Amino acid sequence: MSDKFDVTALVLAGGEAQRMGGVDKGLQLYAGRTLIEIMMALVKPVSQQQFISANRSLVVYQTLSNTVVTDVAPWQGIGPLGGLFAILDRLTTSHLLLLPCDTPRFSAEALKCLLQAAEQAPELIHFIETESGPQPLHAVLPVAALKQSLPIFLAQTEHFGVMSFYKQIGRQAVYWEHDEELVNINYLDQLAP
Ligand SMILES: Nc1nc2c(ncn2[C@@H]2O[C@H](COP(=O)(O)OP(=O)(O)OP(=O)(O)O)[C@@H](O)[C@H]2O)c(=O)[nH]1
Repeated sequence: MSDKFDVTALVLAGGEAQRMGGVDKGLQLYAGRTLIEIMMALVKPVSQQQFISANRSLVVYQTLSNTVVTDVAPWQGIGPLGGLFAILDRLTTSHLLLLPCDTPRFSAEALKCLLQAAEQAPELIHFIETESGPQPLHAVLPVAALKQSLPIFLAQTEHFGVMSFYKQIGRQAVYWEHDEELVNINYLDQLAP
């Protein structure tokens, strides 16, 4: 097996954003840029390819990524694991960097720390943890194990929790002390600067 460490980034923007009244969350403005633009700018310097997981406004998302992937049957509407499943066949790098579209304060320093930990133990899933707890959508996953395990996990479970899936592969938390960087934007009034 090759010991090359290279990364595809996937930014998740495929949810319903019910707490925002159903708007397309990734396209909401935060300090002058859309949430998806902020996250794409963050991942670009550290990844070979950048994918967006989205289920609407596809033409708009395509202006930011050559690869916009929609959730596919039968795993539509199950949450983030649906977005992960939809890209499995497209992955050619050793690792996948997974991020949500709704943490615009997540820093390049935190990302670097996460990627360094992943490179040191590439067989494990690494995810950010802060004093608020684990952040499973800020993660780096080994692609070979992901491709092998995710279809089996989805077929066998009735609960589509991301951390439950990570337990199948083996996971390691990467502690990040700046809890405020992980604030999720879930309500329209959080978008105000
Ligand atoms: N591809 C995909 N992404 C999802 C799905 N559900 C949530 N996400 C993404 O996962 C991240 C966390 O989503 P949540 O905040 O839990 O859900 P949300 O739909 O954005 O918002 P609420 O409906 O208010 O819970 C966001 O980046 C979402 O875009 C899904 O079914 N498919």
